[in-house]
Amino acid sequence: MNKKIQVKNLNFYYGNFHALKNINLDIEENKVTALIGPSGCGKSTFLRTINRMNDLIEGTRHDGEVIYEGKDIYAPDVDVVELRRKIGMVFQKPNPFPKSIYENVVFGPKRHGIKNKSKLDEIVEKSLKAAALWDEVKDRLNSSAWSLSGGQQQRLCIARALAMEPDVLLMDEPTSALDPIATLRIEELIEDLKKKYTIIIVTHSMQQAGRISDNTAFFLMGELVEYDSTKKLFTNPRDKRTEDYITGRFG
Ligand SMILES: Nc1ncnc2c1ncn2[C@@H]1O[C@H](COP(=O)(O)OP(=O)(O)OP(=O)(O)O)[C@@H](O)[C@H]1O
Repeated sequence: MNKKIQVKNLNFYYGNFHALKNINLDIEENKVTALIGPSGCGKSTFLRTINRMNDLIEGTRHDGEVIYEGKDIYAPDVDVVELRRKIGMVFQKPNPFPKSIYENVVFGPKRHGIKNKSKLDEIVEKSLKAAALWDEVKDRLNSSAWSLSGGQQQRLCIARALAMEPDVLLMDEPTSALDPIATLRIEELIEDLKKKYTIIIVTHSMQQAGRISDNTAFFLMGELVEYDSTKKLFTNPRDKRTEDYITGRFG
């Protein structure tokens, strides 16, 4: 296994609430890792520890390590802005800025100091192509992002993340607000993106985890109950609680 990220003895607290309990897990490079489990089990919290998005929530703390590029991402000298550039994030609800399609994609690169128009044009084309949206929007790049459908907006948000040339993509239920056709397009896109990126996705849908992921982690009440190849976890789980969950006995 080519390890992209190693999580070691990770605990996470919201105030006194112990939300993640001694998590140990390695994320495989160029694979899709799905995080599943019933509501409130800590999937999103775990996802957010991987690019320190939880830092933005007051009263939280962690112990343990998240090793990325040979180093704990919580080490004091880590540049969090650069970390979040490399470990990008796509959220549950498509959240484009109230700007044009073009400006949405170049927002991050511009903030990182890229000003050259032809370079920005190139980033827009490349990112929209990679997000499988280019053909649909190439003639209206200056239209408002809000004029796009929900599924297109979500692909735009993926393009916006790709424009930063990330290494890892964190996706928090990226299709939960979309219809089945838009969902399918995003799933096909994820399949394609893993050639270049390492993807970690929170999903409520076990069918989706089964379709698109290589590895699956099952969380329950802040614990990582089982982590294995998706195939193994869904066909021959080791833990009774995993079996109960995937067979629909709870959650
Ligand atoms: N900002 C917060 N402050 C305090 N507690 C929080 C906060 N965010 C999450 N929690 C608590 O941490 C636990 C895990 O929440 P989290 O959102 O990570 O679960 P989840 O598995 O992603 O749930 P869902 O599937 O419903 O999105 C829950 O008990 C939740 O109430």
